[in-house]
Amino acid sequence: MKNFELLTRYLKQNKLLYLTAIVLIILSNVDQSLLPQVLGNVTDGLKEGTLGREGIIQQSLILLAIAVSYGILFGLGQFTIMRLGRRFEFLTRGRIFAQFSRLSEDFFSKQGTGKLLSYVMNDVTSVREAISFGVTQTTNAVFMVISCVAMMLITGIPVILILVSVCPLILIPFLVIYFGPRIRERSMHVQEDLATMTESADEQIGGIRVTKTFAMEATAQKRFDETVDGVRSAQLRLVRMSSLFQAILPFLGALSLVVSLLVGGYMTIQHHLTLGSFVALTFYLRMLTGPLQQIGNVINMMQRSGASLERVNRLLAEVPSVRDHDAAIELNSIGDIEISHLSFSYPGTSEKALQDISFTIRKGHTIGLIGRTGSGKSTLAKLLLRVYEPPAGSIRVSGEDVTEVSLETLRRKIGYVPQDGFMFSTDIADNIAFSDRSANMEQVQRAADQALLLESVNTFKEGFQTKLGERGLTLSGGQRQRASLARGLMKRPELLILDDSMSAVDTLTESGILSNLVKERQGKTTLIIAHRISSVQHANEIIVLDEGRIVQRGSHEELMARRDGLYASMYRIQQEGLQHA
Ligand SMILES: Nc1ncnc2c1ncn2[C@@H]1O[C@H](COP(=O)(O)OP(=O)(O)OP(=O)(O)O)[C@@H](O)[C@H]1O
Repeated sequence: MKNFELLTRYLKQNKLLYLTAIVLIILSNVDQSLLPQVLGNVTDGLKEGTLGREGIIQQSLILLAIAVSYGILFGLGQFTIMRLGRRFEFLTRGRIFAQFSRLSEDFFSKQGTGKLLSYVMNDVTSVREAISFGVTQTTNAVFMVISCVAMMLITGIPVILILVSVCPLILIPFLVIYFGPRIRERSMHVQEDLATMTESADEQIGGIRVTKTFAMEATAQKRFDETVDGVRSAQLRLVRMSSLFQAILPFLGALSLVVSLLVGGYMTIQHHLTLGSFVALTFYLRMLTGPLQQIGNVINMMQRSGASLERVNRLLAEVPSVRDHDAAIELNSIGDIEISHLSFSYPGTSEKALQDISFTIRKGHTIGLIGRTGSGKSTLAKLLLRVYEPPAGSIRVSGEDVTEVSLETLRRKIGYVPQDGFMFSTDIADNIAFSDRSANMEQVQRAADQALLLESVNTFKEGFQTKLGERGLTLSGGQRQRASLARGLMKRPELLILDDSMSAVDTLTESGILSNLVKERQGKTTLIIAHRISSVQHANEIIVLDEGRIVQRGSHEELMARRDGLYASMYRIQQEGLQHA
């Protein structure tokens, strides 16, 4: 029952509205079931000659009143239920997004964008359909059947005739038991294949520039076609099964009509049934085939949405691997940061990304972190930010174990500038002022100036109001890095972490940014992660990482003095590179 929690809670919260809507639909069914009765009376009246001109007009008006009241009752009921369905969709999408915001990076690294989007799009829509169309159609179908059978009994149609006519319909539950789980399983396959296709499209579109420059369009097309083909065959398997199911249902309806014609027709000839009652019976049976098909549709829909509901519930029940403890400490300020014997492996891997790291970042100091690619530099930054949870006690900020500190107070005090500065599709000013919604243009300009972005922005026609992304301008790699750096500086954080955030700017621009940085970060803690020695040589202390371990530490001069050390050899290689450039 836990799987239905999301739904049952919503249904309980809105039970009054649902009840009202269901009552309206039931009344509309009762109303409509009067129709064959009126037609039966008219048939008998016409046959016996008791129905005059006035009688015909009266009966026509009764039919009209039935039609109008049915429209009003059913329309209102359906509208209420659809509205509730849309509200559920809106609330659930909000909950899913809030859950995405809560979940940690390891969750996202396991799931592609396509899968995540399909929670918000396909799954929520599928559940919404079940609680809107599903509820209306189930109520409609069930009560139409009940009202029709009751009316048949009231109008004096013999019980035996009703029983034999309705007999073929009794097969329906058995059909449902057979087809239900099969449709469900195939439907889950379709959902999964759709998610894979969306992911593939997302990846191929994202990488279209790489594909084109490598002239690999055919390979990209083949990869995408394979996922489309997967969806097509999964959908065909589903369609085959559900079509067979939906074909048998109306057949049973028609069979019941054949039986009624044989038995009812005979009874009418034998005068055990009036012609009017026979006409009414055939109308009632026709009226029953619609609801029966609806039952089929609802079952299909329920199978689909059952799978979706399960996925959404599983997502909402997912516990973030990094979260605040019950008595999380509010961090007032970032003092010294002590890292002691820190070793770390990414979840699901056995290799150590960091091994026995110990050093202290003194408040107000600038620390350089340098090392070859894959040496663990970004991992260290992510652990400081608790993007991944470090082992308890291995990182202390102002004396507090970082794992005991509230995530919000920790992250609010840190400015993290990653290598690939992601830009939102708003304007440049909005991107720079991301952490401070009340910032004025002067502050934005100042941050842009410090990141040496101002000149580039001034060349854009709309300056800081230039829209970025999808329908806007695309910044160059270096401009994006500088915009991202301006965003970090704008925050004026107590700890600024630059994670290889100047790799795409030339050395001349880099040196300009660094001298601005030295002025701006006076007395504030800064951690500069880089490959280039030029980025870290001014730091108070430089830590050299290799294969997850600290291999050297000291000031630039101290490290240069060790000519056989990794630092000095990196320096020589970089100098040679510059001379050849
Ligand atoms: N999410 C992850 N899951 C598993 N392993 C990871 C993950 N992120 C990084 N690693 C591994 O951890 C090690 C250290 O990676 P890290 O990104 O910290 O290196 P880096 O020094 O910052 O490299 P670069 O200079 O190329 O950015 C690498 O072996 C990398 O493959």
